[in-house]
Amino acid sequence: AAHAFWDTQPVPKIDAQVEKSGPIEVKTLDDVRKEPLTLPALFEWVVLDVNDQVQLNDVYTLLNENYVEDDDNMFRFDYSIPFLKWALQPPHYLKDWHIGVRVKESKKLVAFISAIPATINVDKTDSVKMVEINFLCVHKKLREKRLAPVLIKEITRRVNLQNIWQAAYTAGIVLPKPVASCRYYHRSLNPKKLVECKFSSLPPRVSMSLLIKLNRVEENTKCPGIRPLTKADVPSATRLLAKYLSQYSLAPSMSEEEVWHWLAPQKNVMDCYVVVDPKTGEVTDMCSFYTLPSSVIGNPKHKTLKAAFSFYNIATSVPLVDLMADALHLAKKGDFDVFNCLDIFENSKFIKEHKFQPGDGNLQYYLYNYATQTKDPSAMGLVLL
Ligand SMILES: COc1cccc(CC(=N)NC(=O)c2cccnc2OC2CCNCC2)c1
Repeated sequence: AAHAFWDTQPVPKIDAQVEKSGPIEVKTLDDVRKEPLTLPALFEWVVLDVNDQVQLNDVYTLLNENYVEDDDNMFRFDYSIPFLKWALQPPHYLKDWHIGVRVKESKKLVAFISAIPATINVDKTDSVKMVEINFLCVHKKLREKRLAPVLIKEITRRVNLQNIWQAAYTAGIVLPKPVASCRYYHRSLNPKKLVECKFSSLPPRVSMSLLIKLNRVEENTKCPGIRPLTKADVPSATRLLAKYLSQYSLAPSMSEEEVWHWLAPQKNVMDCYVVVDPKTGEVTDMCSFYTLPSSVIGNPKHKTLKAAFSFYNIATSVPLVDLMADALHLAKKGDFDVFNCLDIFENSKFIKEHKFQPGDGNLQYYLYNYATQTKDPSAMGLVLL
């Protein structure tokens, strides 16, 4: 009964050895239930219209109070309202895939799960139409009632109705069966606040003033002419991304429309900076990070931690280490307290040099209904929000 639910799903068994890559089960639309899964009596399914401020606020509040916490329950992700709208409405999104559960009586939103469309290249050979599953959340008071499996089955059903049979998702826990087990790292930008929030601690025999000095970032940028991405950069940025991501075993393939959606600079949501060839105007380098604050639980002095999460970074005309020095400088200038990344892409190249510290957990990547060999984190080229 270890994985009562997951052992019923088309995912590799935790101890499986993969023979060949590909879908685990093949079904047709005829095999897909036409009616929603059955919920416990007091609850009803709803579709959230994230264009409706009131409903978007319900999603914000549910996540703000009940979503992922760190292992010591000292911090909880606090995705902002503009961020959630951006994350849930990429090109070709479906409203039907923003699924909620409300209490019939009170209409209180007590659970949520979302899917967004994405084309994911697997093993550099297969281009698979998938969805990215995110924001699975059950209210703290409704845990251990087997609600999450119902949410997962219902979103699977609605995605299958659109003839999509694969998904990508991440989790902080080990389930059958990670396609990659990644470690996360953080680079302190505001060490005094991080110590006051107990996110990090003062090393022995290190004074606060010394810790501040040790974590100072460059006063200026190193990359010549680095500036925010503009819409005019999108065609060359799209080509640069496609070329760069083609080297990874799991990576998205993005249209120009998707590149602009995901990388357009947006205050408190997305920062993206580029270096362009002075002669041709083509994008040669880019660094990007998204804004995901965390609530600081029960701290008298600080309510929130402003964290930058590394997104897509490509260096072809400058060293990656210099590009990331600029990312850290720009994040510090943007008043971020910490800069987070995973050991995916070539991130290990700058993690040491730029004084990143290991986090206390792993982020597991998963594929639904697709068997493939376990990947080294450095073969991963996909970032989920
Ligand atoms: C400091 O506040 C936290 C609040 C909640 C959880 C964690 C630890 C954690 N679980 N971190 C990550 O999952 C993580 C660490 C580095 C980079 N991306 C990450 O997760 C992203 C991607 C998956 N969806 C959540 C955000 C920290």
